[in-house]
Amino acid sequence: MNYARVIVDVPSQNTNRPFDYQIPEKFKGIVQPGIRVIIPFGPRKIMGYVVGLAEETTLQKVKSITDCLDVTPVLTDELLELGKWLSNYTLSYYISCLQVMLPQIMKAKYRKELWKMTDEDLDSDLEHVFQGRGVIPYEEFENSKLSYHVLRKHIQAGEVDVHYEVKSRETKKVTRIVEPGAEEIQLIEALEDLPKQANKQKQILEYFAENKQPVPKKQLLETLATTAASLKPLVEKGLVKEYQQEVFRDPYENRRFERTEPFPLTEEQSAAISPILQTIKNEKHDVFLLHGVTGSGKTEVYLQSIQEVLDKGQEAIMLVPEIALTPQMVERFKGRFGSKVAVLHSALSAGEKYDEWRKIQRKEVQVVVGARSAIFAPFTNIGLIIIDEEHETSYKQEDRTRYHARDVAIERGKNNLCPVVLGSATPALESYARAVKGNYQLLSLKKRMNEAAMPEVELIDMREELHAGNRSMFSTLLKEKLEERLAKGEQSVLFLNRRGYSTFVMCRDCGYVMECPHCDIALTYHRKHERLKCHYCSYEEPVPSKCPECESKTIRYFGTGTQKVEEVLQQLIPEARVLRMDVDTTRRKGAHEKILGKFGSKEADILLGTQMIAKGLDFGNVTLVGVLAADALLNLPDFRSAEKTFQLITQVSGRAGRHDKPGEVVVQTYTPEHYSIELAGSYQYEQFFNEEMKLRKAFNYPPYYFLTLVTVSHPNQLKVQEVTQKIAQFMRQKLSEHSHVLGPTPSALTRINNRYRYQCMIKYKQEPELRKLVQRILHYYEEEMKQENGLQITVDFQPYQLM
Ligand SMILES: Nc1ncnc2c1ncn2[C@@H]1O[C@H](COP(=O)(O)OP(=O)(O)OP(=O)(O)O)[C@@H](O)[C@H]1O
Ligand SMILES: [Zn+2]
Ligand SMILES: [Zn+2]
Repeated sequence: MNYARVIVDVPSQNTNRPFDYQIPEKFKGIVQPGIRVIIPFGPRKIMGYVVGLAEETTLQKVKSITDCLDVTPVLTDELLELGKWLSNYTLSYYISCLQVMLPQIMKAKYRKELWKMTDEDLDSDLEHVFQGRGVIPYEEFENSKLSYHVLRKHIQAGEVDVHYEVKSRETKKVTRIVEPGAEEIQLIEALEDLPKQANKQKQILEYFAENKQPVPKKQLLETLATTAASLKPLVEKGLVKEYQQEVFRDPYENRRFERTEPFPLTEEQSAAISPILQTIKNEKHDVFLLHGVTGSGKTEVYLQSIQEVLDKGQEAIMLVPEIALTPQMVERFKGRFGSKVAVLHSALSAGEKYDEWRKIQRKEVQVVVGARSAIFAPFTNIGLIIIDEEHETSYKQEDRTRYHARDVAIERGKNNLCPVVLGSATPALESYARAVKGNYQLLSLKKRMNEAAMPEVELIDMREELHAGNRSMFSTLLKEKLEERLAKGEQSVLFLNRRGYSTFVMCRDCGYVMECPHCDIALTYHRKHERLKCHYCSYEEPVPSKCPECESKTIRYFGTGTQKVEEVLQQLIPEARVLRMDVDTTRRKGAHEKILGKFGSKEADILLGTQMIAKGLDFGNVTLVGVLAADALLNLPDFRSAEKTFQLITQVSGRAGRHDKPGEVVVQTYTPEHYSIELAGSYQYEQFFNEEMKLRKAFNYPPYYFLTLVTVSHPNQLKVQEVTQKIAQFMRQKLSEHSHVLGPTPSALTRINNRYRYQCMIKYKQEPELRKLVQRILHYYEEEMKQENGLQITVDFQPYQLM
């Protein structure tokens, strides 16, 4: 092929289609769809993705590819197609959709080097370029005018590696390995031939006569307390072989995972897994919704389904919400599938992520467990995709390419002819509605493992507590129950809903609230260093000693943060050992594991935390769960607030009484009569679903209607109003009469970072032309949107953040 079709790394409307580039002779056979290339574009050289090849081009003047960044494709044919679909479905540029599928580090700036990976001689011309060095800048090869084919042969044999030095950070890590270079008998013969004083050399030979495995050079020298000087003559004689090998940074390398065997499934589990296994066997696409109460053994169903896929020689993707938060989940997967598992999540360093991703690309693993973006794992023979806790909103990416991992999973399931399993104790309303309609197959697990009962839930009306004279944030009952657990040596989990409950600073005299000068939002109080911070633009200032408005000194902070709760708790029950788990205590790498490890080994009585403790915890000794402010979420301006409240209470309650000891839950609320709280307290998912569906129908919300949110922002408020108004008018004109266009209205957060934000919301059942219309709007404003700090228009076809 003579030409490559390249998507260039310039996000804009007219680069959504590929440009043709000539393939220079030296890259023929290397340039193929899915590799990254460097190409001239205008005056610059930039990166691009090859998406196709062609014998001919219709262009008059065609430039040539400058360089190839890859020898093997980094995007499979399926992912290239998926990118097109993603681009169309989110209305993002094709290039952004391709970028979103790869680890961050691959988009960075780089310096290209050649690394020699063998001690054998290369072809003599190439050997000459290396001049005995292990690493050379790539330019030295280019300057040598050697044929690229010579290099390519060595690259494919693994003897030379192209290495990208990213901003002086290594992307690949190598180590030197030594192993026996001859048969045992020859080593023993050689031993006898060695001069008497060559003690160290003898030791090395004896070692290798016994151990035939390759060993890191450093480790060998340490074990035998010797130096490279003793090793060298043996290498020269060919008795020992030495070479470089790439090592993958393994974030779990110092952890041992206890091997686990599959449990014999319960009757319920068997009934749920059998249609999944059948679909895997038949290589059909189907979507299953596994609705199983907390602790009903969903994870075991996932594990055994994946086993079936592995036995067939296929691959599996398992998504979990922000996996870093559930080390117990990683443990279960590593324990069952060992080194077949790659783990991808946001707490890994860029290098670690890249290494895990390469294991997938090289087919060294067959299972990936990861957060949202793991849905783009470059497997080519996928047999199953699972999304655990499918209702979690973290599966939706909220910036740039606004995709929902559930939609991508289903698209990949179609491409790969494999089942997709969505699992949850509290399915998203949208998903459950589809299951009821028959679009998804509904599978249920209604009973907990070991006949364990769902924990008893006690709803406490905090207004009554107040009337009874208790002004504390702990109800009398919760305090009693905490003390009871302490006496019995059992553990408790306390959950504080931080979202919607930040700590703000207010003047008690005039009611003035300290706000960010750049955003329309109250500043949050941080006890450390006594400072006020903006969570949107990171502005901060010291806590004032008097009110900026009325100069009163009665300025103080309100709201309930985890720190505050911890303080109060310590006063209330001084003998309790409390562990706090929130954003502040888990910033450092491995902090989650540490806290959970401590709690698991009973070094604390109470685990106090935010959202991050709601999911996945499985500790047998936890018999009490307390929810401090159940209605905090209800007050958010979001049509999903009741659904979120129901999900959260159910999930948190699910942490108690999971093994042999029965559990109890205390939920503190100001609105115990609210249907989401009442029904969560009695575990009535179906009833909640029915209630909530009535409201969604009455107010034209999903799943009855689709939503599209258009948000406009600009430093000038008048400008924002004007543009949003124009967009709303245009939509009203063009859309059918069955659709509703709401707005323009100021967004709930009207100003962030000195930019004003207005929005309009479109509710519709069917608008086949909607994307085309939005595209026209974006096209119309394209020039203005290119200006720095200029107009911004974002369109979200499945909005979750309505702020
Ligand atoms: N068939 C089985 N026999 C015995 N024990 C089992 C079986 N299946 C699961 N378990 C155990 O029961 C407990 C609960 O199961 P699991 O964690 O899989 O439930 P889950 O539905 O995924 O829970 P959640 O959604 O609440 O996190 C675990 O400790 C698990 O090891
Ligand atoms: Zn004041
Ligand atoms: Zn701010």
